[in-house]
Amino acid sequence: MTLAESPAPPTTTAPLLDFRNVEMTFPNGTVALRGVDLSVSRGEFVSVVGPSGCGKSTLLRIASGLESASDGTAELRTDRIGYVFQDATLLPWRNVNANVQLLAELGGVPRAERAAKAEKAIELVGLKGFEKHLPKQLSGGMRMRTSLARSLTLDPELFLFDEPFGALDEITRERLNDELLRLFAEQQFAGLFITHSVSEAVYLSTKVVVMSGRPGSIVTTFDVPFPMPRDPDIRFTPEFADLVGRVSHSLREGHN
Ligand SMILES: Nc1ncnc2c1ncn2[C@@H]1O[C@H](COP(=O)(O)OP(=O)(O)OP(=O)(O)O)[C@@H](O)[C@H]1O
Repeated sequence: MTLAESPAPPTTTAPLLDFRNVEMTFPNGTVALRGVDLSVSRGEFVSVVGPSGCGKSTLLRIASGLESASDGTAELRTDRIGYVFQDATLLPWRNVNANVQLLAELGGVPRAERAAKAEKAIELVGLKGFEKHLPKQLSGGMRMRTSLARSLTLDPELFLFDEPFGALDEITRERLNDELLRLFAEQQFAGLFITHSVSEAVYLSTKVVVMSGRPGSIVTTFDVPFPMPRDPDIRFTPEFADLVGRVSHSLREGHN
């Protein structure tokens, strides 16, 4: 399916992720998050930018249910959660197909069903023809596609991304941004995306959240007005540059 044929994302419904006044203090006394209010609904793609160490990964771990907030409420209205890390975390001895099947296999999905899910996911991320390749035979971008496909087999309603494209070169990153936008339009999940790149955040998102330095709290939330499916050339318009500038400015202010 091409970008032009992709259906528009669905209208917003009840949040799948709802943070109210979330606080996180670790046992050693480190206060990572303070007073975080954040919600993500289906059809929303929310990016979080903030200085290093402000608690972005902590926020994502709480969102995934891996960690509990020490105060406030973090409500999750789905158990279909996809999680993609900066490292593709593939098993080196398994080929693409077997890596993509891994989560479904661990979840006890019957063999035929998980094979069908893997085939579809591999096609969705553009890796058809590479099913038999081992991770070491893949480029960094292809490894990340494999990781994305593995999460797609879970049919996630909530998709969490912890800086998945941070280690990739710019061209590969831009290509994967476009593929992620296409997946978002097709799969209609709720997305929460951590990145250090303000332009990536603006390009991918319906909303960009700026966090302050530690303890992380939300400084500003920007609605991104550009329609979906998103035209890659939007990145070269003055409106895009203006929004990137405003987000960057807010990021600097929150850092001071
Ligand atoms: N288990 C833990 N125990 C104590 N402190 C922790 C723990 N996990 C994280 N921290 C601290 O909490 C703060 C937030 O960490 P976190 O990894 O969430 O930040 P981040 O914004 O994702 O950083 P980066 O952008 O560098 O990846 C940091 O100061 C970190 O050292």
